[in-house]
Amino acid sequence: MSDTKEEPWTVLRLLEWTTNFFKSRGSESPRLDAEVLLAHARDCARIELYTAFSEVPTEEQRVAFREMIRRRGEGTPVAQLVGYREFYSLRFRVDENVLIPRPETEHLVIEALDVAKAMKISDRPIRIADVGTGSGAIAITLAKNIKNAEITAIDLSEPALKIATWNAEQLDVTDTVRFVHSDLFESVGEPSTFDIICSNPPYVSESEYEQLDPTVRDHEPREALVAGIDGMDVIKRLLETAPERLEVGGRLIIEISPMIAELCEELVEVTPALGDLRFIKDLSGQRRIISMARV
Ligand SMILES: C[S@@+](CC[C@H](N)C(=O)[O-])C[C@H]1O[C@@H](n2cnc3c(N)ncnc32)[C@H](O)[C@@H]1O
Repeated sequence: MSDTKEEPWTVLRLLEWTTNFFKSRGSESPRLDAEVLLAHARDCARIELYTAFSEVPTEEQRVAFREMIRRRGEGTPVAQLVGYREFYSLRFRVDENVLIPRPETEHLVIEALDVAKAMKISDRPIRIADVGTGSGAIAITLAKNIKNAEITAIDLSEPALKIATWNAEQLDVTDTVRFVHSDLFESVGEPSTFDIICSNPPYVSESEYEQLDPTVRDHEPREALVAGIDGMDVIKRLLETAPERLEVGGRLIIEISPMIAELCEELVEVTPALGDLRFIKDLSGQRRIISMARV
């Protein structure tokens, strides 16, 4: 990206050059990556780039942009470079201590919102647990969208809980969400039972982990992704422990990998306290969420 007298480095030219560079580095979304990073360097909304194609960013903006291009080229995720990711139209701070919230997880949020709406609890708050809260994406989004919720957000990782707490403060839900450092429900005293338990647990197998894109494997926390030889370690424990923490008629909603959908179905079938299993598919038609009732 060197200067020539004839052709200035306009917004459009920077975007085109960077898109080609990211394409050559194997990015799945080279143009989007380039736009998000350039908007961040110019401190503007991405949409504003479209009316600024002929503008020439300042030297300071170009230096910042160049540094981000270098790091993205080495595999750092865009969300970590800009420090946030949008999830359900809310902005969540992220760093290397938390999983970057994924669009698939919005299906879990939609199911939890539907379930909460159908519960019609009016004499007390709806009690919800988010097990493995990471950045707080699920817990905070539910807090923003349910009027009378009381949410317990749990994680084993203290650095993740720090980020989640920061996000809850920024998004103004500290009255609704409390954070607990715990291995699943082990250190969660009160409330003893919940109406809804949600979780996007680690569900990648050891062998799948080795095959993951380095952008994920080398930059997001291993403990947020991997769950033993078959990816089932945390889900198995969750299916064992969650029923006793659920109100009868309450629901357990878990994000899964399509690869383990059958294993999950078999486990739920042999768990007498759980029934009415529903699968929710993602946009590519894959079984992505399991939702079941405490019977
Ligand atoms: C896949 S990430 C999900 C993060 C966030 N809920 C989201 O959807 O973006 C899984 C999270 O579970 C946490 N975790 C893993 N094992 C756990 C356990 N036994 N108890 C509590 N949290 C756990 C990890 O630290 C990580 O933050």
